[in-house]
Amino acid sequence: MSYLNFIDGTWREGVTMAPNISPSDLSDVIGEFARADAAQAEEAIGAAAAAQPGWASLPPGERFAVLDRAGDELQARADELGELLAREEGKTRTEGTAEVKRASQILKFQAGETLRNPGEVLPSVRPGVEVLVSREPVGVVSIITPWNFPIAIPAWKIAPALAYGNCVVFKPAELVPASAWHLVDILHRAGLPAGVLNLVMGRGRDIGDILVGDPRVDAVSFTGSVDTGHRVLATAQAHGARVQLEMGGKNPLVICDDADLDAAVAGAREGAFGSTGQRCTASSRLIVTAGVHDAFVDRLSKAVDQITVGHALDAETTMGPVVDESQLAQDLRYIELATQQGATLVGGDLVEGRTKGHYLSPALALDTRNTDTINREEVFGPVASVIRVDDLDEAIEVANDTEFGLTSGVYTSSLSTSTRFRQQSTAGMVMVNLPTAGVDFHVPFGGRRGSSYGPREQGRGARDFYTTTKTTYVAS
Ligand SMILES: NC(=O)C1=CN([C@@H]2O[C@H](COP(=O)(O)OP(=O)(O)OC[C@H]3O[C@@H](n4cnc5c(N)ncnc54)[C@H](OP(=O)(O)O)[C@@H]3O)[C@@H](O)[C@H]2O)C=CC1
Ligand SMILES: O=C(O)CCC(=O)C(=O)O
Repeated sequence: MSYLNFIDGTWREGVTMAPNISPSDLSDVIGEFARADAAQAEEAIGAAAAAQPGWASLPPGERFAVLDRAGDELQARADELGELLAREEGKTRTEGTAEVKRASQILKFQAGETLRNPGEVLPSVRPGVEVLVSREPVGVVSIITPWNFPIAIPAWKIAPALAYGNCVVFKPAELVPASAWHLVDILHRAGLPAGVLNLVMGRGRDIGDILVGDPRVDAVSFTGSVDTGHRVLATAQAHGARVQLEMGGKNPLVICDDADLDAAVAGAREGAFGSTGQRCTASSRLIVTAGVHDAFVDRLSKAVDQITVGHALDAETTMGPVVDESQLAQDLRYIELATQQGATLVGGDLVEGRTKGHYLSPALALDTRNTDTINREEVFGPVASVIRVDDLDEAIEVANDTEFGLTSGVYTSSLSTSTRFRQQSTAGMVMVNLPTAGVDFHVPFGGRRGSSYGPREQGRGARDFYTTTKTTYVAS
């Protein structure tokens, strides 16, 4: 089947078509997807710019209804779309279905935000004057998303953009167009006017600069790699567009001597290897205090050994394949580098599946130092390292010693330890007795230093990015 781009309310052939292939089975072609060129990207921006004033001036209840209806359909089709998502991205069916449900919740939460966009009325310093502070849409937003959360990340950017009256040009990652296509189809059928949401599937290297650099684009929200993020920032800022970037993490999970080891092992396993480790929130640095180090490593190694790597749709699979060949090569390169720099490797082997896919067993790099490359750079695969530290002081120092700062976590049974960690961690999100990955949809999401740029995503905080403040003075 062929899946087309969606511009100004109509489905459009791309300039070329590209196959979407399952990482679980390289002979499984999910469909042929349109690829836009620069002219089509420009047309989409023009359509969004033309539609924006009308969309913004609709009563908020109408924007509510579209998002709410779309949320209902996602929920009703969670099993079907979850399977499709798992098939194209490689996460397990359970993870895929959960992600679709999360996207539904995001749409419904942001639907409510259309009706919860408060302003302020203040007295002026001048007699007889009243001041009103209100929020208005930013305008046209380009939304560029990665492959690792094919429906949740698009939902958490598109939903608040639309809720606050912006119009959107949406470019999903080349590897996962099917989930994106269905999200747009659902929103369209839920009642969006033409031009409000435009889908331009196509390669980032072909159309990215247009989507970011066109002067009609008022804001860009991007999630992906550090290098592309920096390029997006420079291009957008050159014409004064507002920018929001989410770029990655090297997230520390501290296991203290007084931790509940069962919980810590389960949390580390899920945090490091859930979604095949392909999460910017993955628990990729396991920092373990000396008293519990050996027992933790022993138990985690056994737990990791229980992970069944296989086809994303097989019932027995607990970890799906790596997303594509180049990500697999990147994972293997980091595993090799860790070994060269002195780590002891558990797992990290290529695995034969029942079908030909990108299968890698989960890898634990033991006996690493925080200065090793594996602990400095994001791998973005099923690879975690263990760092032994003497005590909590050293654990916090090592945890904070990173160019990233997205999430962090601590396992401890002590209230004072968890309080101290929470206060001294320099990450944007802190987890106590939980893995570093797995976030709620109604609270701010984002990090510090190299992980993020611009206002937070998700929850009510999304308003800061998707609206601009107007101050009105009224003399009576
Ligand atoms: N923080 C996170 O959540 C993620 C981090 N990553 C990191 O990035 C690495 C590489 O993954 P990759 O998918 O190549 O990441 P990219 O940063 O290249 O891709 C992210 C998005 O940006 C688009 N893009 C690519 N080039 C440009 C450009 N010049 N201008 C605007 N947009 C562009 C991509 O499109 P297209 O797909 O068409 O190239 C995709 O939609 C991973 O190994 C991982 O380390 C990856 C995904 C998510
Ligand atoms: O951990 C999560 O729930 C979200 C992760 C995420 O947004 C990402 O990896 O890009």
